[in-house]
Amino acid sequence: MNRCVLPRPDLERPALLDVHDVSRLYGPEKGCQAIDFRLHAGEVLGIVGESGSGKSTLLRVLAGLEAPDTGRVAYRAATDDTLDLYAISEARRRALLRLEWGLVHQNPRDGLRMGVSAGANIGERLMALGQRHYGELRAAGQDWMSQVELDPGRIDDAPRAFSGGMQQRLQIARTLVTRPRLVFMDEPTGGLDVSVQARLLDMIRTLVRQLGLSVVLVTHDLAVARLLSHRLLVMRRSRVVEAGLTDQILDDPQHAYTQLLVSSVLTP
Ligand SMILES: Nc1ncnc2c1ncn2[C@@H]1O[C@H](COP(=O)(O)OP(=O)(O)OP(=O)(O)O)[C@@H](O)[C@H]1O
Repeated sequence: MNRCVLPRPDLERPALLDVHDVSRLYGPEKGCQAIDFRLHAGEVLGIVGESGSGKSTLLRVLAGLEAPDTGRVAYRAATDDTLDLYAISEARRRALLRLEWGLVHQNPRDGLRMGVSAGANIGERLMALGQRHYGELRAAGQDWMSQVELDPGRIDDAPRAFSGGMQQRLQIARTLVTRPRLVFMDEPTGGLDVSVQARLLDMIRTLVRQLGLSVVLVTHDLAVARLLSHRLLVMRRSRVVEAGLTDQILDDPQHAYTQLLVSSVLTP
């Protein structure tokens, strides 16, 4: 498997996310519990584990979309203030999602507005930041379409005229156009053909490097995690069973469950 070749994260500055003893359970071992970690600026953290292990639940809690039952998520905002995510108002959390964060869904339909053009999908996020100049919005739309390898000549097409892989690239353009400080990605290459996946992964890796993004990435695919993540959390039945540097975990897994996950990928 290829290795992550992203620049090292900035460990000198205080963490961007500080997650302390977070739990959100729907039933015994359903959801996530006792989660502790820090995410630093420029770091890509992969959350891996089998289906139902609690990855998406944890991501929703981190992205301010679902309050934990217990625990604390602290976010260091662009102003350098540390915000307790669930002590601030819902309006302020929503504003963070709009202004400082990005969210890439597995299904592009959940992240795009299917009824408006590709250009409007990209421009809309900039308009939410106060940009109003039509020509500039359109230029940004074209520029971002090129960056994600979509034909800028198709700026007026609706997303439904694009293939699944193209829709996913458009969703990424819509997410990144505002230059978010922190991006949450839930299985960004899931549900796509292997060759489409490979190109998309390459593109995401390039953008993460160029923009110095901080990312929390949920994936059940260890090859995706290997390519994109500096560090991994391995989840099983709502708990983190192993955490550490990606190469260390994948080359020398300590927990029996991680060993099983890794060997199931390596075995032909
Ligand atoms: N809103 C909900 N209400 C009740 N149970 C839920 C809810 N959301 C998730 N669960 C349950 O919590 C557990 C963890 O689900 P979650 O979606 O977080 O896992 P996951 O690791 O992301 O799985 P997958 O890879 O299949 O998406 C599952 O048993 C799921 O059925």
